[in-house]
Amino acid sequence: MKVVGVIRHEPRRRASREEFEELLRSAGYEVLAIVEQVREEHPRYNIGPGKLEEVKKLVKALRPDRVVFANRLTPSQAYNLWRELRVEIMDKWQLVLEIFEKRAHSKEAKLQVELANLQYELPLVKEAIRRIRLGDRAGFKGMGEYQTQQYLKHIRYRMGKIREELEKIRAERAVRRKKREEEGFVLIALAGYTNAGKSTLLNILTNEDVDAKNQMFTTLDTTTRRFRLRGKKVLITDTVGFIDDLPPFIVEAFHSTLEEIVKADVVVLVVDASEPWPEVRRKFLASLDVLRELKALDRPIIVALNKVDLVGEEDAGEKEALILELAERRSVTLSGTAKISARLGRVEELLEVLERTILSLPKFRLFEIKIREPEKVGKVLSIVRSIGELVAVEYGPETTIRAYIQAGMIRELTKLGVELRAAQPP
Ligand SMILES: Nc1nc2c(ncn2[C@@H]2O[C@H](COP(=O)(O)OP(=O)(O)OP(=O)(O)O)[C@@H](O)[C@H]2O)c(=O)[nH]1
Ligand SMILES: [Mg+2]
Repeated sequence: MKVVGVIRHEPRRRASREEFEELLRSAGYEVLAIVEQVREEHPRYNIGPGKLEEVKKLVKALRPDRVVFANRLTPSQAYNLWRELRVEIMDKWQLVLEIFEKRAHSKEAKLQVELANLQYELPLVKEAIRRIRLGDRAGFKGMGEYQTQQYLKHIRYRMGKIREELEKIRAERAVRRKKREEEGFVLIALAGYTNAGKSTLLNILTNEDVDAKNQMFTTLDTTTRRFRLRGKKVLITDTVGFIDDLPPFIVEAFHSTLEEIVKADVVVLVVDASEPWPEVRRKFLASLDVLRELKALDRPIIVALNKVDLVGEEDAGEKEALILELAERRSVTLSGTAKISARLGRVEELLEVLERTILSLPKFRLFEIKIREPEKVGKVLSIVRSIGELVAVEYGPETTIRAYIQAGMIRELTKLGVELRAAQPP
C-alpha cells in the first residue's frame, strides 16, 4: 500500500514527524511523500486550501492508494478531502486502528478493536446520511441511501452485541482478580507509552517470552504472569501501550483491558529514557493524561526510567529529576522512580522501590505472631514470606515473629492456631 502523509502542526504545538513515520511503517505502508504545514485548523479541509492544491498535485503525480493525515479529521473534513482528492482518506486514528487490527490476537483484543472501529465509523455514516439528504449522491463508501441506513442499523446492533460480550469478559476478569487477591497476590500493572519497554520488563521479571519488538503497538493482548518479589507472591500485567491524544472512543473500547491498570495495587509507568528530553516529556505527559482519564492517578505510581543502557546513569538521573518536577507541577504524587535497563536485566532499583511501595499499601499491616509449638515455625515462616514481609524472628520456647502481612490473609495463619496481634510500627 503506497501512501502520501500529511501533517498539520498546530502553531504552538509541533506534532512529531518521526512518530507519524513510525506509525506508517508499523502499518506496513510505503511512504511516497510527506507534506507538512504549520497552521490553525481549516474548518473545511483541516489543512489550508493552498496546501490542499499542493497535495492534489502530488496525488496526481504519485498516484498513492491513500492519503493519510497525522491529525484527527472531522467526518465532514474527511468527506470534503475525498471530494477534492478522489483518493481514500485516512486520519491518525484510523491508522492506529489499522495497526491494532493487525496486532490483535485474543478474542478480547479483536472485539475491542472492532468496537473502536465501529465507534469511529458511526459519525462518518451519520454524516453520509446527512449528505444524501442534502442531495449528495455518494453515501458511505459508495453505498446508496437505503444501504447506508441499513449499515447504520448494523453498526448499532453490532456495537451492542460487542459491548455485551466484552462485559462478560470483564466480569470474568473481575472474578479472577478477586480470587487472586484472596490468594494473597499483589497486583502490579505495567503502563506507559507504546515501545517504552513494558513487555521486555515483564519478560525479565517473569522469565517469559512475550513479544517485544522495536515497533509501535506490539502488545494488544493483555498478559498476566506471576512472579516472586523477594518471596512475595505478585501478579504483573502487561497491556496495550499509550499514544498522544488517545481518543476517548479507543479508551472506551479498551475498557476491560485498561481496567487492569485501574484495579492494580501498584502501577509501574515505564518511560523510555533514551530519547531526548522533549520526547520523554511529551510521552510522559501523554501517559499521565491517559492515567487521569482512566481515573488511575490515585494508585501508587512508580516511574521506571528504562533503556538507561543507551544513555548512561547521569543523563538518566537528570531526566529522573525533571520527571519528578513535572509530576509535582501536575499535582501527581509518585511513589518513587527507578532507573533500569529491562533489556540488560538491570532492574534492582525498581525491585527495591516496588517492595517499599507494596509494604506501604494500606492492606499490609505489621503483626506480631507467637508460636508455641516449634514444629509450626517453619510453616508459618514460609506463609509469611509469600504474603508479607518478615521483619524479625525471636526463637525461644515461644517463637515471636514480627511481619508485615496482608490484612486479608490473616485467616491463613490463624487457621494454624497461632496467636496473632497487630503491632505498632517502629
Ligand atoms: N536498549 C534498550 N532497549 C530496550 C530496553 N527495553 C526495551 N528495549 C527495546 O525497546 C523496544 C520496545 O520494547 P517492548 O518491550 O516491545 O515495548 P512495549 O512497551 O511493550 O511496546 P508496545 O507493546 O508496543 O506498547 C524493543 O526493541 C526492545 O528490545 C532497554 O532497557 N534497553
Ligand atoms: Mg508490549
